[in-house]
Amino acid sequence: MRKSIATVSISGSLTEKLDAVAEAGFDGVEIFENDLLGCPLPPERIRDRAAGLGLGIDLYQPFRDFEGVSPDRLAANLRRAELKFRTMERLGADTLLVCSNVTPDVAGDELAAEQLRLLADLAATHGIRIAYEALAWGRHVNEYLHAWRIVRMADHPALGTCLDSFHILSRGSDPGGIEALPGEKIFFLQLADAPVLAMDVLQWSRHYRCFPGQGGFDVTRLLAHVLRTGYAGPLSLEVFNDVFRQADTGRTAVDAMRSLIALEESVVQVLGAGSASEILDGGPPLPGPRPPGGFAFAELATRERDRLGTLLGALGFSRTGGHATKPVELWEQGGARILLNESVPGDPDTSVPGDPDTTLSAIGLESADPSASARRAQSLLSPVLPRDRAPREAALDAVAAPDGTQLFFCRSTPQDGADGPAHPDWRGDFSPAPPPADGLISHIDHVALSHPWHLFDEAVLFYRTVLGLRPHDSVEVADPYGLLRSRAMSNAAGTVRMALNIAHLGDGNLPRQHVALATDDIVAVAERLRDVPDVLLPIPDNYYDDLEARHDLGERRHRQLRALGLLYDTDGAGEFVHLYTTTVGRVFFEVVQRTGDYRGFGLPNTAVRLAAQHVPTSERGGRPSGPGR
Ligand SMILES: O=C(O)c1ccc(O)c(O)c1
Ligand SMILES: [Mg+2]
Repeated sequence: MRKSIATVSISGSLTEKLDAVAEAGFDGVEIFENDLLGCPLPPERIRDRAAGLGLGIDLYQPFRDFEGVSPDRLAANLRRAELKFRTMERLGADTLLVCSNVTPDVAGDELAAEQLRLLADLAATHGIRIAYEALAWGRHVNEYLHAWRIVRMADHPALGTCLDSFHILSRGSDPGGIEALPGEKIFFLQLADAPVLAMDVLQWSRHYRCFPGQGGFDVTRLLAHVLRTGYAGPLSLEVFNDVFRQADTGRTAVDAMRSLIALEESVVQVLGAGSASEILDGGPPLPGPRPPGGFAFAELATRERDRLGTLLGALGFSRTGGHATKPVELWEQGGARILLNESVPGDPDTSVPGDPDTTLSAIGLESADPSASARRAQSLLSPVLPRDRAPREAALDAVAAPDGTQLFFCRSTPQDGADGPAHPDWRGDFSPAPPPADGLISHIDHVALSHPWHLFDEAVLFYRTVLGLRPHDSVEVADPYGLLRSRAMSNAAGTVRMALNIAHLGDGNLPRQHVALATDDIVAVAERLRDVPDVLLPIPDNYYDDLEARHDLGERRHRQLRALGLLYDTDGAGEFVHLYTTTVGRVFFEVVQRTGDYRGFGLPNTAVRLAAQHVPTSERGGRPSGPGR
């Protein structure tokens, strides 16, 4: 379908917005009045510029506080409308959005219908149509079905309604009622998502809207209802968001387009394949979602190879190979694989202030068909990374995640072609070394990435659409020098879990990244680490006093957790016992043991971990102490 976006959704001047929107592949724009008023170009030049970029001006908006007014006001409003119609003719825009009146003293439906009919009459003389929208905070009209009743009462061919998913879903209205509307009377459709928040609806709308797939609304279902009416106009994003207003224009436009591409895909699934060709305009569907099956590896770019080697050795890893052509080592234990890459990339776009000596630079994801996974990522506008390969090296299909982490789609199983096209095992690039002794660690449980605050919503949408991961609730944790916001994403099987963090931290505190390793015997891991200096992150005794107050695990178990520096959580379905290592560069390791059906990440312990990570080494009290405590 035709894809549009309101200029209010992205940052920049009007011309910068038009350029970015065209570049991202949109067909049209809604011009928000403020963007026109601040633009030095006359409307004709804006029209030509948009046309030159292949963009239509699908809507001009908003026209406010028109209907249900006194005769005096009506005369003034019609005069105002006449002048706007002339501007729209110069712009080449043929639809005006009129939003429901928010001023006091608005009268009832008959008067509103009668006045909107007069407005539509006037609009028609200019070849313009009026799309009447119920604002969720409209004085008299704030429900979409109410706006529709007034449109029906006015009964004018140049008057229809504009549906806006935010106004409908924020009020908890049933979008199923949309199917009672004739599609040709829906003149425009605006789409926005939002996080589920309990707050004043106007503030919520003006500051927190986000692109579909980034929030908590079921925009797909709403769109399915709209399409069943026969609506064939644009899908237009209208997102008021404090972050997007100041983020990079082009990047936000691409994020917006990714959202619409994924929304089309999900609505095709709801409506059934029959509608797919109409919705997709005969264009090829996306290569299907292919949730990764697990972590193939985590790669650390490092100048601290020796420190990491010691740490990995203490954790039970052994070096099992060196890359044939690059300064990269493979360390393995069970199904957990860590690459240490000493060719630290000096990419100025992704490098972090302070230039840490160790970062989590890449993640390998198991895919039954790595090339198809990469094609899907590319169709969803992810930057595909060039791989400078030596002959005979396995093709690694890689894309850049929003925080710059490289994601490799790969296969770690010997190829028999049974569950996907043949694809060489990436491990073939490493010189053979003795296989790892089976240790206590079995695989990578999760990885935690740190995002700049303005890329967080983009990251959620990226992992949801490109990798097919499901977002968990967003949580906030106190850090002694700020606040950590975190959202976990996982596949249904729980074999790929990621924690996306944004750190609001004071200067000089680099956001950390970590790799969590799974074990079936956390006590044995802790006992081994306890004897190695500077490996375990000490946990304050006060934590254990509180743990004892919160959970009655028996004296013996409490004593053991305290002595070994282990942290504990339960969610009713199972238990989670874990420990953290000290940090190298930006990176630390966690070792976790999940029992039962525990799905979380030890959230109640995160604040203690964050505080413990800030304690200078000189002040660490030697916890955990030696054996016997
Ligand atoms: O917040 C507003 O005023 C506003 C204006 C126009 C719209 O289409 C809308 O949904 C909200
Ligand atoms: Mg709107």
